[in-house]
Amino acid sequence: MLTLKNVSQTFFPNTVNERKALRDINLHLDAGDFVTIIGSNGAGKSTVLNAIAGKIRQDQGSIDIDGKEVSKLGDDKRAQFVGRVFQDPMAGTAPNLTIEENMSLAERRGMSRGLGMAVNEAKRKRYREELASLELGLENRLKAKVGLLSGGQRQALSLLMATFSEPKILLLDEHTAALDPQRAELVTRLTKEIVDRHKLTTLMVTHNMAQALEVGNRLIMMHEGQIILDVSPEQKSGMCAQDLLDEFGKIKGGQLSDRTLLQ
Ligand SMILES: Nc1ncnc2c1ncn2[C@@H]1O[C@H](COP(=O)(O)OP(=O)(O)OP(=O)(O)O)[C@@H](O)[C@H]1O
Repeated sequence: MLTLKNVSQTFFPNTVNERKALRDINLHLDAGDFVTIIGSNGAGKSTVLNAIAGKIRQDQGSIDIDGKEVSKLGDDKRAQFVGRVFQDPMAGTAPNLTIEENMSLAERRGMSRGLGMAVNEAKRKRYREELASLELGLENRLKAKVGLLSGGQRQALSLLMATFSEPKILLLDEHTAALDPQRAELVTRLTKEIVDRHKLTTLMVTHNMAQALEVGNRLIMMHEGQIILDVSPEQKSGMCAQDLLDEFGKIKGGQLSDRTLLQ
């Protein structure tokens, strides 16, 4: 479903600020794979997601989604088949529009302009059903402005909006990191349910090793622009956070504290 071949990206090449963000990344996800990505700050995690979403054009290499090379498509075109949720609950929704207007826009993402926000009864019924699955009571607040929702509610809505047109690839970029523990747990649970229900092929970046082990069927670890560890479903099920730190230590040598990997 997703294949990255020899993908490299250098920001500000040949200057004092040169950053080799991705170094020859090779990654393949089968349909339905749910892969979590962990790694230190600046490892290249968000840059991988940006390259897949078309936010940046990688310098080298190819990206195939569902058998189609997408490197030449901009992010607006890729939005038809790539859903994304960001860390910032404000990023995925428009605060001054109502819940139903936001959902209508999300439904039409990547399509030509037109009656973007028009909502009829049939749509409303569908939105209510979708919102009811979140169990947050939002199905009764279709006409409420999204700016009035809590961070957790907005992030749950962003997740729903990113997934209800069943994207080929779902990208989650630390989407629970800005929430308090209780809301983060709720959004993590909803993520598992939604991904499972729609059988979405998913990449999720997280700094939380427990979460990276708890969700998804595969885990990759990045460091300095490379994938240094790819944990198979069989290995992942028996692993704990300390095992991940030990693996990192073995690959990179020396002792490593939890903080180093997490920060
Ligand atoms: N648009 C950009 N312009 C210049 N440099 C960038 C840009 N985006 C990322 N970088 C640099 O590329 C490297 C990888 O950054 P990236 O954001 O992908 O890391 P990350 O693993 O997501 O880190 P974090 O966990 O801190 O969010 C870093 O050195 C970063 O400063």
